This record gives sequence, structure tokens and C-alpha cells, in this order.
Amino acid sequence: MPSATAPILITGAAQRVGLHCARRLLEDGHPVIATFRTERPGVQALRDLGAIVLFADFSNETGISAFIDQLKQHTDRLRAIVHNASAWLTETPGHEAAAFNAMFAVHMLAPYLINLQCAELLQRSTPADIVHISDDVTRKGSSRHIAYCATKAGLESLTLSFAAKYAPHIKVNAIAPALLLFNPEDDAAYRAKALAKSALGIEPGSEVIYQSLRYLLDNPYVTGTTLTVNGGRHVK
Ligand SMILES: NC(=O)C1=CN([C@@H]2O[C@H](COP(=O)(O)OP(=O)(O)OC[C@H]3O[C@@H](n4cnc5c(N)ncnc54)[C@H](OP(=O)(O)O)[C@@H]3O)[C@@H](O)[C@H]2O)C=CC1
Ligand SMILES: Nc1nc2c(c(=O)[nH]1)N=C([C@H](O)[C@@H](O)CO)CN2
Repeated sequence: MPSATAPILITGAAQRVGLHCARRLLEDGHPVIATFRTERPGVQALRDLGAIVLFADFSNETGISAFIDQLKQHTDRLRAIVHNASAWLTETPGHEAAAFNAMFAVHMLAPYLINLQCAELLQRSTPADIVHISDDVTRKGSSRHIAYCATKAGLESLTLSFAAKYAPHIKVNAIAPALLLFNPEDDAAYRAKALAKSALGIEPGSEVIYQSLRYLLDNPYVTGTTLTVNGGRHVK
């Protein structure tokens, strides 16, 4: 049975994968602290389910530090931290640096500062985990999402470094999905092309990430690992 005292922090939980995992963690008996940036129906749904829901804008150090201060006013311990918040931005002409900085902040600076400044909260829980949500695209790069891919690759580097730094008390791992959920604006041609990239050829949905998260939380002998959840893109 999960600890009834130490909550699990999951970032970017207003919608889609983060919201699903927050709901599933609550169903499994974990107290949850969820972050949101934009008020969406899912935010109120999590409040109604008993989660502590905190505003967090990880766009810069000021916002990240403000969140950390707010978090520590709500709990003195954590069972796990799940870094799910993410921006999937392309290289828009004239806005490349802004996009890079935005994704560097949310994919690397926020996990880096939160992991450093909140480790004391994880030290008060046994077991204790950090999980980074990365992307299978780091395996080979992306010509259309260069900065996104680079910052997710940086997140996977943080996995290795923090796994070494925090062993043996805190396990640190990553999950690297490929296509999970289409976005509403994805047209039929894009969807067909994306599905054809994997051997299994499906849009699996968010549950495959919760299954992966559950494995990492429950397994006492896995750290410094990135779980590939990509439908077999690498064998296609
Ligand atoms: N969906 C997929 O097919 C795939 C997803 N992934 C990864 O899985 C994870 C979940 O994906 P998905 O659910 O689609 O993610 P979303 O694109 O829905 O983003 C999740 C949340 O991150 C929040 N966010 C973005 N930027 C910031 C910021 N600067 N500060 C605070 N919060 C921010 C968004 O907040 P707001 O509500 O304000 O926009 C959003 O609700 C991500 O890490 C993603 O990179 C990897 C491969 C495939
Ligand atoms: N933050 C996000 N990251 C990613 C998303 C998304 O919607 N939000 N979507 C993808 C795609 O599904 C891609 O995996 C399909 O080729 C990647 N990352």
C-alpha cells in the first residue's frame, strides 16, 4: 500500500497525460500535489478529487523559485516528483531564441532547480523517486523540433546525474514516449504519417505512461534508466 502521508508532485497536470496520471495516482491512494499554468476543467476536477493544485509557471527562474516556495508551504515531504510539464514548440522564424529559452526553462531549468531544492522533501520519504518525462525523439534528433529535442536530451542527462547524486535513497529515472496523444489540430494526413512511424501503429493514450510510472515507483532496483515507450519506432 502506498504511503498515506507523503504526496506525489506532478507538474503540468491540467490536461492530457499529466491530468490522467494525477487521477490514477489519486485512485491508487496517493495524495497528489499537481501544478497547472492555465486554469482548465481538469484543474477543478483534481481539486474536486482532493488534490492540492498549485499554480506554476516554469518559464523562468523567478517563476520556478516562486513555485518551490509555495510547494514548501504545503508539504514537508514528498513520495515522488514527476516532471511532466512541457512545451512542444517548432522553430518559428524570428522566434527561435524565445522558443528555445521557453523549452530550456520548462524541460531543464525547472527539473534541475526543483530536484536540487526539493531533495530534502524526498529524503523524508521511503521509498522516494524522481521521474522525468522525456521523448523518444532524443534517440535520433528532430529536424522540425530542434530545440525541443535538445532540451529533452538535456533532461535525460539530468536523469543520469541526479541518479548518481541521490543514490541510494532517491531513485531517478525517465520515461521516453513517442506518440501518445494527438492534438486536436492534427489532420488525417499527419495522423496517418505518425501512426506509420511505429511497428505497433497505434495512438496508445495516457495510460501507457501511468503503467510506466507505476513500474518505476514500485521497483526498488531501477535508477538512472530511461524507459522507452514508443510502439517499436526503433525497429520500424
Ligand atoms: N502527447 C504526446 O504524444 C507525447 C508527449 N510526450 C511528453 O509527455 C508529457 C505529457 O505530454 P502532453 O500531455 O501531451 O503535454 P502537454 O503538451 O499537454 O503539456 C502538459 C502541460 O505542460 C504545461 N506547461 C507548458 N509549459 C509550461 C511552463 N512554462 N510552465 C508550467 N507549465 C507548462 C502546459 O500548461 P498549459 O495548460 O498552461 O498549456 C500543459 O498543460 C510531456 O513531457 C511531453 O513532452 C512525449 C512524446 C509524445
Ligand atoms: N509537450 C508536448 N510534447 C509532445 C507532444 C505534445 O502534444 N506535447 N506531442 C508529441 C507528438 O505526439 C509526437 O510524439 C508525435 O510525433 C511529442 N511531444
